[in-house]
Amino acid sequence: MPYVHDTLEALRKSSPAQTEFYQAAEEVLECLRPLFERSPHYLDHGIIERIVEPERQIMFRVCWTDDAGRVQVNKGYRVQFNSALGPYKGGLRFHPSVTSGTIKFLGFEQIFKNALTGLPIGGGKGGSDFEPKGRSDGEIMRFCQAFMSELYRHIGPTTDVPAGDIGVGAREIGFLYGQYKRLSGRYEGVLTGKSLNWGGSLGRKEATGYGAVYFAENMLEARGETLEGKTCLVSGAGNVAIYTIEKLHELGAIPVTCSDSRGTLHHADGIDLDLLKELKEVRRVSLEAYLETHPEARYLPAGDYPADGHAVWRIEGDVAFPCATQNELTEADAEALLGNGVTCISEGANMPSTAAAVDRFLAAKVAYGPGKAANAGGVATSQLEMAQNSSMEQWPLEKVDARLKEIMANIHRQCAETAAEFDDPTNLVLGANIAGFRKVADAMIEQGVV
Ligand SMILES: NC(=O)C1=CN([C@@H]2O[C@H](COP(=O)(O)OP(=O)(O)OC[C@H]3O[C@@H](n4cnc5c(N)ncnc54)[C@H](OP(=O)(O)O)[C@@H]3O)[C@@H](O)[C@H]2O)C=CC1
Ligand SMILES: N=C(CCC(=O)O)C(=O)O
Repeated sequence: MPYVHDTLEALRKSSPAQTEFYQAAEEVLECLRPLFERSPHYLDHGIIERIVEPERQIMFRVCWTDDAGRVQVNKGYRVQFNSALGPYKGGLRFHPSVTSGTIKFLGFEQIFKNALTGLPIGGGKGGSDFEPKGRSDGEIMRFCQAFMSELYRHIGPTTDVPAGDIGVGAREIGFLYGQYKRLSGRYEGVLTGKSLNWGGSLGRKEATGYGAVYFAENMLEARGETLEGKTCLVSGAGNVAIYTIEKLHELGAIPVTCSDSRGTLHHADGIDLDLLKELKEVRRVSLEAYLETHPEARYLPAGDYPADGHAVWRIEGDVAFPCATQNELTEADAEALLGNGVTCISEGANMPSTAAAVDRFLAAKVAYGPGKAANAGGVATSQLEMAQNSSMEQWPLEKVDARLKEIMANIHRQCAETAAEFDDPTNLVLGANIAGFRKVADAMIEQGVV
């Protein structure tokens, strides 16, 4: 019966060049070794071989015309990874770096993240190598319509419910939903992150960022600390980063950085959130424009990144929130953060720390919240949107935010209790992976070999 090593070797042979997927799979499978030693029954039923293999992978061609009338062709993907706990649930990423391996890693992480929420949702993910940046609203609309014309036959409110991720925000969800409704003839909760005017949930836009901060609060509280007065380093300048910064300000912390693919902004007095939203949510321009209002701030162009990492992690702070993209925080970045006194890392992004960086955080026994636990607030609130859609209701913000706080506290409790159960109480990576895996594996065993 193939074990961890054999399974990883088999993956490498059967799925070439999916390095991000191997990274995600290796972290989970290595964490499961102590579980398999205590509960060898999980090695029966083919659970390992099944859980690393998606139930379904859909790839399709997306053809559309740009504003100049030229035909454009992109790749489209949806990985329906695991439905043991509920309908597939996970975002859509539109970014030129997207490959089948990217979507597979994101879908694999989503399985355990969704399990940790305690809500009835399985793991999936999708996207395209389409680059939304620099495209007109008309081009974005025509791409989204072409993409959904292929995807719609595979999704549904109790089958597979996509949402946003990098490059997919409210604008894209609107265009995708309009095409789905046109083709299916049905008005139903088949996407989340919808506009509040037609089925969206209050609090969903803010949920991933807010949830990452709530998770940090839970980690610090367990160590007798709070976020108040803490200098916080945030990467990214999109949906997750903006609402991480918003909640940090609200809790009396001082978020002093944000970043995008062109550079890093450092404002020691604290990021001006209203200006950041104007630059990124309205004008969609570079962070450098921030200096026109705040010349006292510093802008570090991406070209000046240190060779072995990223400028945002070389600035002094107490707490770090990586909210941009995978592997954006290297081992050298981790060493710099620890050397600068950072004692808490809460991941808003999916797999933002390299495996070597994770090892550094774990060895230092700092409060480290892996993305599959810390950023689960987004998907959890997406499921709350699904619940509202199925009952044709819209809950008040207070109810949604109270549920989000409760879910994040429960995720932290599961991770901490499971880590302690396996004699490594500060290792929330171990706790998250075992707690999430057990829920999925138990359901898979009960549902038979399917
Ligand atoms: N949206 C959601 O509900 C959830 C998102 N996440 C994760 O959070 C992270 C951010 O997603 P989200 O905020 O939604 O996406 P957005 O597209 O809103 O923002 C992404 C931000 O990250 C930056 N970025 C993206 N790729 C790179 C790169 N290769 N190098 C440097 N900067 C980069 C972007 O800069 P630029 O504009 O210059 O490209 C942008 O500022 C992702 O890892 C996503 O998977 C996790 C849970 C839920
Ligand atoms: N992009 C998301 C959100 C998924 C969702 O809300 O279904 C993620 O959890 O990575």
